[in-house]
Amino acid sequence: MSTSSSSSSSSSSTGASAAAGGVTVPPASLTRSAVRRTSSLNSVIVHDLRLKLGSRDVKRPVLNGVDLQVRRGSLHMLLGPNGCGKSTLLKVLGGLLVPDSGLIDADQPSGFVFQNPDHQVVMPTVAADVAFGLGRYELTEEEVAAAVRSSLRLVNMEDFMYRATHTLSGGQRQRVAIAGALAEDPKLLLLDELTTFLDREDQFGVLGAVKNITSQRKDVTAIWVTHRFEELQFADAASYMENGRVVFTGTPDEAKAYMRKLGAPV
Ligand SMILES: Nc1ncnc2c1ncn2[C@@H]1O[C@H](COP(=O)(O)OP(=O)(O)OP(=O)(O)O)[C@@H](O)[C@H]1O
Repeated sequence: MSTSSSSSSSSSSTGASAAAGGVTVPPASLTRSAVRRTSSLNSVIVHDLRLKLGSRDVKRPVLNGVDLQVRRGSLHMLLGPNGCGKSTLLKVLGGLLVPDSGLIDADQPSGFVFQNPDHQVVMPTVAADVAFGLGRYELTEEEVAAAVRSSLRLVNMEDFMYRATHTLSGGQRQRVAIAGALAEDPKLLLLDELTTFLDREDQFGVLGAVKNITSQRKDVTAIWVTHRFEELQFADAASYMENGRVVFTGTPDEAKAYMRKLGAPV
């Protein structure tokens, strides 16, 4: 099962079109061709993005003028200390939160996968789970079967198609969750700390799957939030956030050098 958004995310303080605080659910008649692309080589362009969160009376700035560019077809990692705004930025990119101001131009639709696969892998078998989100589109059985198979192939889980989901390891469940998102043909994959609870083998299995997706599908971009520095070796580029801003973007090696200067054990 996946969480997806097909809303346009070109937003400003007056022009945001996504629903605040919830998933944008496309109408039943939507075809999966509702693709929107930014005009450049970049899948994501964000400028001076600002968002305050909290209660009506007490709000505090969480995104503080974010600037970010992500190359289409890349695996882009987002790092930074706890509470710096990484998850919030992903939610804005996916249309789950509406910014107060700023510009976003991002390929759509987008698909989310979260830290805990138990919240997303809910069907009894792998195939049923990957097919779950497709129920809202007008697709034939053959089209659903083809989408399920090709999505599972991209995450190296085709052989598990008929397995009961409760028999899978944590990493296999994460790969099923990613396949569920992929089946809906997103152009932007938003992946929030998928490997936090995984052992090293599962961690690298999931990373390898995401790398495989962006290598095979140059129209799909993945933004991967992580605290685990060793994952940078899989990235095409990385950004570091602090206090609601992106303070560094560069190659994985440049990112490591930047974080070493901050005293991180990279
Ligand atoms: N709905 C909300 N209302 C109020 N504050 C919020 C809300 N959501 C997030 N915050 C606050 O915004 C800040 C950024 O949160 P966010 O989850 O984006 O950080 P993060 O960088 O992903 O952190 P972590 O690495 O710990 O997951 C935190 O201080 C958090 O408490």
